[in-house]
Amino acid sequence: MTEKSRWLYETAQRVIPGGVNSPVRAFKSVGGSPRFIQSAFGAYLIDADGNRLIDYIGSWGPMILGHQHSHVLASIQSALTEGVSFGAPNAREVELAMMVTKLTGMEKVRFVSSGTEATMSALRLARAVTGRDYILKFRGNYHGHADGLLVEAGSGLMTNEQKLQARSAPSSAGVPQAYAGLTLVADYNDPEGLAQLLRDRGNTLAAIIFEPVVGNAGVLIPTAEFIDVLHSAKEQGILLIADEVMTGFRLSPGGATERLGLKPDIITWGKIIGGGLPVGAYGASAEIMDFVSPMGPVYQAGTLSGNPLAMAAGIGTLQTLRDNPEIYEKIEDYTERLEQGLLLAAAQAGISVCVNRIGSMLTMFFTEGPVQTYQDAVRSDTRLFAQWFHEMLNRGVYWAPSQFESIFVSAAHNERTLEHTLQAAASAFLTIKSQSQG
Ligand SMILES: Cc1ncc(COP(=O)(O)O)c(C=O)c1O
Ligand SMILES: N[C@H](C=O)CCC(=O)O
Repeated sequence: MTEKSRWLYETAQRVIPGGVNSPVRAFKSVGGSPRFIQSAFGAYLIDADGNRLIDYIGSWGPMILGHQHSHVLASIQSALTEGVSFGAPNAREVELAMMVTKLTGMEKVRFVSSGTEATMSALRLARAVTGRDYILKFRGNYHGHADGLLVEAGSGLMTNEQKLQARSAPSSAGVPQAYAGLTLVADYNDPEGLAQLLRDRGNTLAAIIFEPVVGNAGVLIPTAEFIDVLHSAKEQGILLIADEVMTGFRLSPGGATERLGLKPDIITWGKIIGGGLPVGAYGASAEIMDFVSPMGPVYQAGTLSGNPLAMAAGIGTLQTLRDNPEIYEKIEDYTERLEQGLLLAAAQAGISVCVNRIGSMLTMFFTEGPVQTYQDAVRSDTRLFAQWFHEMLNRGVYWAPSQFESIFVSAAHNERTLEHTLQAAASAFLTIKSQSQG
């Protein structure tokens, strides 16, 4: 039964563009009608019609502990009794900043209210520090919706029906070509292409911004050679911005930077750092961060930046991860078993898939592997993925509603959810196989 969700969707479309407040929620790339979620607990979502779904989105990453984790709730509740917003400094900002700097090695951090604000501000900072205007990003990487980053972008932009056709053009209408022209684009995991671009244009670049592990073209894992060329850019005075909005505090306590031994100059965060409330942040050495106002000339502000409830949710989440380090092992083990089970079930049904997994992030591409680049990812059979997605949803499993997204496992997933998921997957593979033969 999905009547209430359908009714809500119809009503929503009258008053909200497309009925949603962020495009990937609308199921456009898989078809059908999105579920409206009434509540969530642990590893489950309950939709408006009362259907219980195993949640592999985790609010697109933040819910690493599962929904309504007791310590996170207690932390928010304690902040709530003291007032919801002050527009003045509060102790929780200091506490979270101390935790983030300790975990990540960055000396200073500035809190904002979203991942988009974090990457936008990090780029402004990099341009100010270097005195250069151009930046480089990678095809299919997504860094939020600031104008200069909506160029060959991943996530919802990869399945956007109204996508502009011209290459190197903005991925969204409304972005001035002149501004988008300051964003150069290279292919992720193409070390030769990157090296050539650095030879040609390196001395004009303020920064290279990158997803250290891509989640927004589906999961793509960087090769050692690609990382080496990225690091070599520092010799040309280019600042490396690791966009850890998705990977931060997920792939290890110190994020992908720690896990992969990266040496970024600036890191951006979002998602987990806010424990499900709106928080983003960027951090770097004191020397770089002191360019930011009021210390330095780079203006960046926010009415709700460092909001006490949001800080409390972030503190509660990071404290829980710090005090229970075994969580990382547990969610990785679960995701590895999920990977093995999916590969087996697909093989048994005679369907070609390639599973990319690192830690608790995973994408199953409906194509033969390996999938290392954007071009590999877009070979996927998105029609087959859409069928499989709906078969899973009908069996109570809420997978990410796009081929080009990661799923996220939380500490609340358990043996029961794994068994249910793998049974659903096996049966969904067999169903779509028989549909394709019929
Ligand atoms: C890697 C990455 N950077 C930036 C963003 C933007 O974050 P937000 O949606 O909080 O603006 C996202 C997700 O949306 C992301 O996955
Ligand atoms: N892939 C996006 C961010 O990680 C999904 C979240 C969104 O844009 O709504």
